[in-house]
Amino acid sequence: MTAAWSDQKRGFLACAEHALALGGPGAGKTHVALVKAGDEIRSGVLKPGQKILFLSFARPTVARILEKASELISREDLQWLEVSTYHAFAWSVLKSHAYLLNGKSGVQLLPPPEAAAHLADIGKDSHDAEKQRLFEQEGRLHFDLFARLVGELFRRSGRLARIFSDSYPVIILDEFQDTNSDEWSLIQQLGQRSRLIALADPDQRIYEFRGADPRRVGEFLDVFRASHFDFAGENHRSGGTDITTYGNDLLTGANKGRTYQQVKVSRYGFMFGKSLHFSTKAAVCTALARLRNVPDKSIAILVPSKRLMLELSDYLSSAGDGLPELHHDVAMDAEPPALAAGVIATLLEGGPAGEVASRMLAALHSHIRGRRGAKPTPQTELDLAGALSGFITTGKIAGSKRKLIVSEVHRISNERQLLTLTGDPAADWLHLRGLLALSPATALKQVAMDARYLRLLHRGSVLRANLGGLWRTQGGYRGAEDAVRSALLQEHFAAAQKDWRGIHLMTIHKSKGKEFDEVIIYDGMFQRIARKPDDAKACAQDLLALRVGVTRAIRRATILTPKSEPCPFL
Ligand SMILES: Nc1ncnc2c1ncn2[C@@H]1O[C@H](COP(=O)(O)OP(=O)(O)OP(=O)(O)O)[C@@H](O)[C@H]1O
Repeated sequence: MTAAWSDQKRGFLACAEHALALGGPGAGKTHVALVKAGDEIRSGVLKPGQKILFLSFARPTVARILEKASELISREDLQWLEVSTYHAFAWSVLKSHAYLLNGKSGVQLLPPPEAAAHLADIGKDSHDAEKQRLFEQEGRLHFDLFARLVGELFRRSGRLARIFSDSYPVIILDEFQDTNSDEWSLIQQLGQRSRLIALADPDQRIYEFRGADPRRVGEFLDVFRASHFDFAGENHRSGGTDITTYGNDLLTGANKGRTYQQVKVSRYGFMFGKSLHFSTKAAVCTALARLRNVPDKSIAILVPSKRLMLELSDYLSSAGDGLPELHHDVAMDAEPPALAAGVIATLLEGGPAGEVASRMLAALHSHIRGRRGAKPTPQTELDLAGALSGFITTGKIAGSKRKLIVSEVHRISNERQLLTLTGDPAADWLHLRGLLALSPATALKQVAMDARYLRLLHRGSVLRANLGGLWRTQGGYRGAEDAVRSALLQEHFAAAQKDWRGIHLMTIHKSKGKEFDEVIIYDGMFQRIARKPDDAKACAQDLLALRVGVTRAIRRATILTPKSEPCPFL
């Protein structure tokens, strides 16, 4: 690629030591790092079997980096580049070596939905110790331990660390500002022998809640005596627009009262007879019209919470209020649909009614405990789950709502006995989901509701293939529970070959590292961008997140905020 590189980028490309590249949104950090990877590959520094490792946080970002890499690096040279998430890299080490740490053969992954159910009534302060115990005593591995355990393996075995560093003599660390302490200690091990190239924007540090630390960038410079490059002022994403200016003004409050060409703030209110989300959907339609002649156009709708995301997704998919159905992709969390799928799988699997009922109750127990993911489960729900598991062992349960759940589970399990399934996994799945949706028990209705979002996990084809395979070999779905579990587990490692064209709905946090022609940010009436306007620390994080969201736009950003109480950052 011939480009008019800035001096800083030229220096970065020529640097043969540990390096840190800083730059704002769209400064071209990822781009120039890929060019550097390509240069190094062509220079012949790599020996057979060696690769440059490009580490990022999320699978969709990996998909995006791979796409960019294929534009900048020849097909032949791409074989020398491995783009991976921290998780996938760590798993590649732990799969074969975790036994060195816990003395147990065959480490078993604890999928996040199951982990959430397991940890639901353990105080947050004790989660870490419990995850460690699960690994050491039961050989079950929580995703959160990945980086820490690999760091520990490398610390304890210099030989193993040498082997991996020899395989990856150059490692590029994307979004370095969001590295937590476990990832940082793993990086410190790798950096003893591999050459590190960190890419960072301290003002895009939006993951403090998972351990990102404002000191990390300084620590990198100190520990590795890295050469330091700054691409300040460069913007290759939205050049010629005032989107980045707006993003930077947000940080100082200079945006307030000012007008911008490519960032529009729109204040919406209640509209009689229309959904509250009407203005947002209308803004998406307007953006689509503006982009009608743009090939491969992409639009992101960014919202502050997952709840709002699902509500809006339902509304986008409807044809209400005179607006068309809008086909869109949703960046969905796995816990609610995966655990709901576990309940439906017990029905698919079938067997004697009594057995189906107990397996269904056990799966329901996990669904209630785990569906909130990393968020705490309310005590009333934990009590309900506890009462169900008590029923499984004692056969006793008190309270009319709880009794209703148990009687409904038995009724549906009996109904299952009378059913003739068709062998078409999708039809059978929908039929069983329908039985739950019609139940008067709220907990079962919730399962049906959560299962509706299974399609959003994009594991439908694997799931159908697994279930179809069972039917073909035995004329039934025995093994369905395992088949569903394994299809959903793959979700965590599958290379998300995402198509970024079209409309994408996600939380503001999920937009990090991505870019879209237009970005629409929806500050909900009840789900706010500024979650706690009186809490300075929370506001600082929410503001950084808003800046990340706005600066994902290539052409234009629109922010919708309630007229009655506009977002304090605007
Ligand atoms: N030198 C360049 N020539 C052409 N296009 C570039 C150049 N540098 C960056 N781009 C393009 O600009 C966009 C933003 O670049 P990139 O994603 O590398 O920025 P970044 O600094 O990693 O951004 P962010 O931190 O906001 O994720 C991408 O579409 C990229 O392909």
